[in-house]
Amino acid sequence: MFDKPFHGIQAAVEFLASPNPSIRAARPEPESIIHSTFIDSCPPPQRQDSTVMAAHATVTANLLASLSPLTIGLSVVSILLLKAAHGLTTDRLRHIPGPLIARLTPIWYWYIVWRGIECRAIAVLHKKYGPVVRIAPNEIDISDGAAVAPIYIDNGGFLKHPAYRNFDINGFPTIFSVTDHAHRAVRAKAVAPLFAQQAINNSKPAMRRIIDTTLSGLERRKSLANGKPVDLLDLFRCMAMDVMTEYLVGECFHSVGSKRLSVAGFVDGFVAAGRFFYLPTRLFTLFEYCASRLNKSQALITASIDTVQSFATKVVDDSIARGEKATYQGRLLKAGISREEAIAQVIDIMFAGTDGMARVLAVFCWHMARAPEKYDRARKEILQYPDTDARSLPYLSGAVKEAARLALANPTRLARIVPSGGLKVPGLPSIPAGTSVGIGAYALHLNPDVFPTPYDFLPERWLECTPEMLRDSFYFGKGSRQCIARNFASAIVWWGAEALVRNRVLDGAKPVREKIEIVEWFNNVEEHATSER
Ligand code: HEM
Repeated sequence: MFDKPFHGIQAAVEFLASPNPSIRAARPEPESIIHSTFIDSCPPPQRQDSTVMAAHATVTANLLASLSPLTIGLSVVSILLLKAAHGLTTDRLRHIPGPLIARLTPIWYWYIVWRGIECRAIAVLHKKYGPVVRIAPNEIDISDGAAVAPIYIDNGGFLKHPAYRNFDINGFPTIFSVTDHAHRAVRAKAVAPLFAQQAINNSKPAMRRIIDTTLSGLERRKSLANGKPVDLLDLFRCMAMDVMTEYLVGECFHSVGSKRLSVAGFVDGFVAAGRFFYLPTRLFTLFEYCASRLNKSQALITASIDTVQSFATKVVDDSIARGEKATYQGRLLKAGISREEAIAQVIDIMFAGTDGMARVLAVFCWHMARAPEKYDRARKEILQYPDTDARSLPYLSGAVKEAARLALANPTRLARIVPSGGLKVPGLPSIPAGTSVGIGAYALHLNPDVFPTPYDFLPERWLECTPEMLRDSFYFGKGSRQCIARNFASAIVWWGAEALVRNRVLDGAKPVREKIEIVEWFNNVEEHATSER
């Protein structure tokens, strides 16, 4: 059981200190399918009466006392070797190439995830072993875009990996973390009208006001910085929080231009949970707890989390009091979702909606600042077609898509479980049911066969877009579990990019760093992605 960092850190403490059954009981258990795949193989412990157990304990203690350390050591090594040999001989994935260690244990994989080098390490394996590689006993990574449709799109796509449940909030599976499609469908259907194009287009004047306030905020930061770097990522996170709360929950968070909150603590706390993504839930909880104890910024993160929790609670309670049914939380409540779960779902989008948009805009600025001729070309196009929506301007659109491709907001594989019938992609080895498979944006977006000179920022490549480029544009994921807010997020990023260029905000800007280096967690991390003076 895990409750996400902002609440989860506290919940983990409570849980470790006192195993209160009510904390565990709060969490619904919708995933019968996953459980039958993964847990049924371990039969539930049998009830034993206390006398028998005490006798067992005595016999075990006597036995251990009679053994020398050498005997114990040899026994442990022998058991491990036997286990490895058994694993190798009964290995149903032995036809999938990969390093030997990946066949024996997931520990090395957990290690590269924790180090934030998952994508680079797996890219090396793909170079050596081909487009399908074994990265852990039951985990496979694929780098070929031909597998996107079979895994994510066809027949509704495969179920999410159980590790997503590590991102539950306050004990509730969220629209993002839940693995069971039916459980998700009720919630997703309730909020779907908010993500329709028409509704988003109607919000344009309100969203433009927040974008304009952000640009004024940037001017203020620039003058206060007095020639020193300005952190655009932080500014765009604030903007993203404001547009998202204004549009979806009906109350602007007022993060831009106020001292009320730097959302950084909340977002950073959530992002950092990605370093333990694939750990089994109990280990995840323990590691998260330990990491929080060691983190020097924990006080800031906790304060930021508490602010977000209070905000989510307030908007849900206001909706209940007013009987309001139009907002994200109002629609969930109307669909019969409890107050507590509605709060968790609001917190979920406050994170999900914040980092991705900010990262794409920050990367857009970084590349535009490095390429004045592209910046000028985008500006000319905007001025030439003043009444055209930014999303219909071809060159600007190319620049935004390049930013989204290179931002790699979610660079790692989006893991799914192969259903009965297995995964069969022409030209690739077939993969049996129950295996975890996934493709990551890192592999697709940087594939030189689809995006020649993939590290270059080339808006013009989108003017002659190939079907493979569309197939492999993975910034929002694909299929039924792709980003629920992709229309809204796109509108904001396009409108934001247009306003930045139109208002010449980047005139004279220089990136502080030569390279954008990311920590490859589920949500990437890169401090000070771009700065300006
Ligand atoms: C540019 C900005 C954004 C990017 C790059 C992005 C990226 C993604 C990706 C890659 C996924 C799929 C995850 C997976 O399959 O494992 C996803 C799912 C999701 N996103 Fe976004 N996102 C963005 C903005 C937003 C916003 C503004 C919201 C606010 C509501 C949001 C809410 C969600 C939710 C709720 C899901 C889960 C959908 C599901 O599983 O059914 N995202 N996003």
